Amino acid sequence: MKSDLLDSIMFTVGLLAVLRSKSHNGATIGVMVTASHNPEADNGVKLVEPLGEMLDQAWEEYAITLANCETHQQLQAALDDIIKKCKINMDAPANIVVARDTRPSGEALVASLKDGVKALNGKITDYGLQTTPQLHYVTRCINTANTPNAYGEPTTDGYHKKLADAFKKIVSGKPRLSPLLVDCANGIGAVALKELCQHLGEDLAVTSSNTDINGKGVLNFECGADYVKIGQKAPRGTSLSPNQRACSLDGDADRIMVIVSNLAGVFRLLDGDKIATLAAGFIMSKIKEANVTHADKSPLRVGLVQTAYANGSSTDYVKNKLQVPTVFTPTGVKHLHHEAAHFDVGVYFEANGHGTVLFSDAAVTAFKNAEGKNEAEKKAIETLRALSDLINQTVGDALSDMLMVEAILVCTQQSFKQWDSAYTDLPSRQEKVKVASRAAFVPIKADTELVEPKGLQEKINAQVAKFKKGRCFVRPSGTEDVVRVYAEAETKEETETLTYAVCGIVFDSFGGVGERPSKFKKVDAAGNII
Ligand SMILES: CC(=O)N[C@H]1[C@@H](OP(=O)(O)O)O[C@H](CO)[C@@H](O)[C@@H]1O
Ligand SMILES: [Mg+2]
Repeated sequence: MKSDLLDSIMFTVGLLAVLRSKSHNGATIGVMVTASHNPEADNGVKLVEPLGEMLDQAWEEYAITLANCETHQQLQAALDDIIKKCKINMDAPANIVVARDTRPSGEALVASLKDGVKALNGKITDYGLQTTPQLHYVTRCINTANTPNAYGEPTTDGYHKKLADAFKKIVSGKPRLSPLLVDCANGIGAVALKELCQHLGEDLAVTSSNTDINGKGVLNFECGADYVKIGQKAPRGTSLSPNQRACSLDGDADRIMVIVSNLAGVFRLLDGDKIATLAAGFIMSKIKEANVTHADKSPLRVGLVQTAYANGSSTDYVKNKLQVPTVFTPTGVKHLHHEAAHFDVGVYFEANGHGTVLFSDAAVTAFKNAEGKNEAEKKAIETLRALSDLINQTVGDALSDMLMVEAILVCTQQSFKQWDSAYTDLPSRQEKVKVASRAAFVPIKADTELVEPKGLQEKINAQVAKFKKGRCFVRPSGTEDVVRVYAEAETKEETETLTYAVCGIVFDSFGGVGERPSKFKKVDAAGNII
């Protein structure tokens, strides 16, 4: 929300982070102050568990309760309640690390957070400006230091070095690609990219755009991964020459969109679905080449996790061509991450470019123990080992994903065009509708249908039935006060008609508020678009 409303909330998040750390016997908890791809005037906060995962969902409820307390007495009572419910030992130590993105409101909000942490005698270390995935990385490094699973050196430098070293191993000896252009959304990604490039040296040629982290109102403005994906437009200030490869990061550099222009300079987008299929296909081929299995000779299980926003064509491709098991979860990476962890190699990406590849401990052990009978097997094993270092295991990471894509393209000497031609996206559109109460919209079946409000799902189904390859669903956003409408159909025009008919139905009959956007269609009681 607007950053000037967040002071007291940050204070309560400080209190909660202390309780969470104590509940883990003093393990370090991460706090990231960011509003990601949202406008510069907004801000927000993300909490990170000791191994770098997102906050346990039960604790989201506690965060909400604390944020909504209206008096000191209520706050004290709510804290006592959490302490009792979770049997927290208040004598345990509490350690917090905090970082922020480049929003001007960040510094003051970190100060509020520190006040909250200190109010409960917690210890807090400020990492200053970081990307969200860097903070996740650092949190995991701190908590695994001096253990057999040590994740790395808990510094920004350690992060860049780990990624760059792994990348260099994978691409060594292979011809390089032309320079990659990176749209940094005028955010923290610009800082991180610059540092990363120093470590990569000549191994990756990069040019960048939208790197102004001090300009007023420019963060995510007409640039960055979300703008590019939703608007299906090239970012401002980023001129794409023919055959140019580019990518867009979001405001906290945990999402990536890959862009390519064809010979006529026409813009093509390769989203999270395309990245996921590229990664799954490549890793499967390397596992085969390496001939690596579990110690009992059972195969490593590769799986893909998608959400309802995955393009229907990508799902068909995964099922029919790649033949990888696919699981669907509700929207939000916390759901995808959890499911991906059930595989030996769990590839998860939201269509919007947020995702990663998780390697199970058993898979990492198998890579470590594999010896390889010939040069080809040995090389494939080395690549798999390096991939598990290159790919951030804690959370979706735009820079790590960027290097993964580049490494795969270098290894396979594949052009963007070849990658893109694996399958053709169905036209899709995403819109939002402001409603009086988004809580009135209750999704089921991994967000693909609604059980509430009564009657809406039938009306959506009636519209979808009119279009070949039509698909549409409505769900309440978990991060904004809106409901989202997503549709696909065989042509762009049909997709737009379906999207705006459903937007019109939601707005007119299910609680739309504010000005009615003129693009929303009017639909009569019999379901005819007027
Ligand atoms: C359709 C869409 O892109 N939704 C995004 C958005 O969630 P909503 O619950 O749709 O507001 O923000 C989440 C956090 O960044 C991200 O995980 C998710 O994919
Ligand atoms: Mg983000």
